[in-house]
Amino acid sequence: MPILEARDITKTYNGRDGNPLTVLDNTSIAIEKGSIVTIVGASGCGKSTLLHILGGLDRPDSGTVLWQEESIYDMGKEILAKFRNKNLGFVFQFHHLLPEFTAVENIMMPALIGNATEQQAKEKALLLLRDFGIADRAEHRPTQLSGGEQQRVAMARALINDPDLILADEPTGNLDERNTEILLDLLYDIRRKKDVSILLITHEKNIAERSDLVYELSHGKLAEL
Ligand SMILES: Nc1ncnc2c1ncn2[C@@H]1O[C@H](COP(=O)(O)OP(=O)(O)OP(=O)(O)O)[C@@H](O)[C@H]1O
Repeated sequence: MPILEARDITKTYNGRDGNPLTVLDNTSIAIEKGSIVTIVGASGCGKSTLLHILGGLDRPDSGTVLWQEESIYDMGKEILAKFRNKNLGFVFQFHHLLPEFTAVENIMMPALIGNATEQQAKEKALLLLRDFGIADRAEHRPTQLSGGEQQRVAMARALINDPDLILADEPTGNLDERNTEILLDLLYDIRRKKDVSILLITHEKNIAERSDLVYELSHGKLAEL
């Protein structure tokens, strides 16, 4: 049974020229437990839209997204927010760390929202920082961290609630080659240790090569490569 499945998803925006722009056209995808799935495709083809729909951040015009066979868009708003906090970890190209908080506080945030105590959240956040090789940066604010360090903090934040699925949109998009490798090695390590599923959007060929399944999104449809 797939951990997450999208069936017959369609999404149309109002295009810049005033005409409707269909970015997802009756397309489907299933993500199996513990698998790493990559989606590639030309800029503007709808990859982020799909990731947002899969993660319950945006709604399709038609179609369903099932989490272990339960429709996520049939959950009420609050239940959906709780579901996301508990089961999903999001990593974006621009990490969206909160600038006024330190690295460890940023990582703790989803755990505190999920009702962990301050002490539980802090212990776990510090462990993640240690695993990611940046324990000595715990008290730094985002502007005091390098791009690669910021992205590792963002990933630690995505992992603090032990999600079953990580949704990553160009997670290495603004990193150099070395930091890209570090981040990827961490992702693969996490999959190995925790059997977490990972859905990645990327332009980078070497990431796609290391995935279990690669899909290309083109003209609203996903095709396995
Ligand atoms: N809220 C919106 N309203 C109108 N058009 C939108 C909206 N969001 C996205 N679009 C358009 O839909 C298309 C798909 O956008 P999306 O961000 O999903 O593509 P993408 O494949 O992730 O692109 P990139 O690789 O450049 O990040 C683009 O043409 C974009 O301009």
